[in-house]
Amino acid sequence: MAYLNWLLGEDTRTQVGNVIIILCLYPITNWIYNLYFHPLANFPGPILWRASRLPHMRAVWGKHFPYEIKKLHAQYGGVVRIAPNELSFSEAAAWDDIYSNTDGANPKAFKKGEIWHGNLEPGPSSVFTTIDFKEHGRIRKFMDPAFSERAVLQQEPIIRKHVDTCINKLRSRPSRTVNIVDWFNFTLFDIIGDLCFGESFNCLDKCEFEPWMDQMAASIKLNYQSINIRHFPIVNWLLKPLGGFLIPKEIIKQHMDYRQRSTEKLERALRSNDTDRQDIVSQLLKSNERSEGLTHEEVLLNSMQFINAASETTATTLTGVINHLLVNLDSLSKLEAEVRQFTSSAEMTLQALKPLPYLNAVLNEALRMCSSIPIGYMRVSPPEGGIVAGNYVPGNTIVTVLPVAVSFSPKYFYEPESWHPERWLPEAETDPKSPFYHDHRKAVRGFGWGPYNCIGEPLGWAAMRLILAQMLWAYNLKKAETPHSKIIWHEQDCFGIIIKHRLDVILADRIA
Ligand code: HEM
Repeated sequence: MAYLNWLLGEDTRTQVGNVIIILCLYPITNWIYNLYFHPLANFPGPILWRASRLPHMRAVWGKHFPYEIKKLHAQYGGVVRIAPNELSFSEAAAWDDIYSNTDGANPKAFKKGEIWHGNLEPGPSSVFTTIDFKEHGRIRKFMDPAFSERAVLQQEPIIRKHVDTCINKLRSRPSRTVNIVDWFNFTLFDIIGDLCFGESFNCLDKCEFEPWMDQMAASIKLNYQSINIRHFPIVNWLLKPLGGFLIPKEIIKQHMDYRQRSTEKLERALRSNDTDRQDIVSQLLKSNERSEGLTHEEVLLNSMQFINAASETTATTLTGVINHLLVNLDSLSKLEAEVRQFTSSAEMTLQALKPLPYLNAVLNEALRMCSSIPIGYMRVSPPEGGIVAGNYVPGNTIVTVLPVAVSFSPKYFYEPESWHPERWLPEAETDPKSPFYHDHRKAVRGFGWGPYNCIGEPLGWAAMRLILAQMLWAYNLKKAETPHSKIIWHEQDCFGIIIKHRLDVILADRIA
């Protein structure tokens, strides 16, 4: 008490005044520390961003975070301090340095961190939110076989059934102009639902989303913005009990509904005992029979999260392809010519489509230009720090490679702002006369890199090739004459993922 009196003064007025002075001094000393004495003090970046997390928070709460950071890279170079304890890289070498360490026991590994990936509530483990490397490895060990190239080939009849339904349903629509984004989402929800829960959501049959799907973007946005709060443990702790009041009721209701329906689907999958069904859920449930295998609660939680992870990302890439093809008619013709060499749509199997160079090239170019997770994939540096793109990064720093900065860098790509699928053709790599010969193709890591990379990459490729090829086989695509005939990509809101605008397309039946 005597110490407090000495510090704050004797009478109440002086004490209040001194408390106010201390409260003002705290952030000021903190800013001075961050600017001049913090281990990251020597990294470049705007002064306000280096001093305090508030500008970063403002950018996250705004709608165009990755583009703001991209501008900072243009101004400050390949590494920018975008918050007191956070660095963004636009150097391709950083992919390997940050993400490729496959041995989590290695003290030098950069890992997922509590703030971006930690489990909010105690409970079953999810492949996304498990920051413990060993636990992540256990889950991946049981999941990997269900997502392998081989498994995807066995899943082909299920994938194919929904793609066929999409093509036929589109044909029966009264109007030739459709919002292609909805149709990609219908198809992907049905495919992933069927693979992960043993039954489809029937979006294609009903031509509509389930109510919880309508809330999905809102709930992803909320989660993304609330990550801001986790940087301030006291505020986070104070706000936690209010979570139930702060989260919109509709989102909670739809999430509970989704969970309930998912549990019922999973119980039906368990009861059906159809262990021969070649889908993801059967494989995951079977792992329960093995020591340390996935519990039913873990299968449920992960399957629910797969739906988000798989549908949004894949639909974004496909939307990006169509958006560019409609204004690059030469590119569209080349793709049509490649796909239409087949004599029937039945011939277009996953195996037959896999080697098509131009089909792969347009998808790779969309992964470059239309990143589905443009904010990057956050990691935390090991306690004793590590080297990233030639820079020593002190311990416990949040780091990422910013996909939109690397993918659009003239340092790595010829005419980076332009649509050139040709840069991905095999001859571009071997012909020194090609303008794309010097392109640094490994600068794009659309499916992530290293031990936390995308488990669904083979499925993503399979679904994208099949949907795109079958669509171009069945229809001639034309730009619509509506206000939504083109998406200006960077004008779309970004809350971790891209909140896609609608894209109207005319699908004219093709006379084969
Ligand atoms: C074009 C389609 C897709 C793209 C661009 C994509 C992109 C990515 C990226 C960049 C990551 C890594 C994030 C990080 O490092 O923090 C990731 C992780 C993941 N993706 Fe995908 N994804 C796609 C499709 C799919 C599909 C079809 C599935 C199937 C369920 C899926 C499931 C997952 C899962 C489970 C993870 C977390 C893996 C882990 O942490 O071990 N994704 N995805």
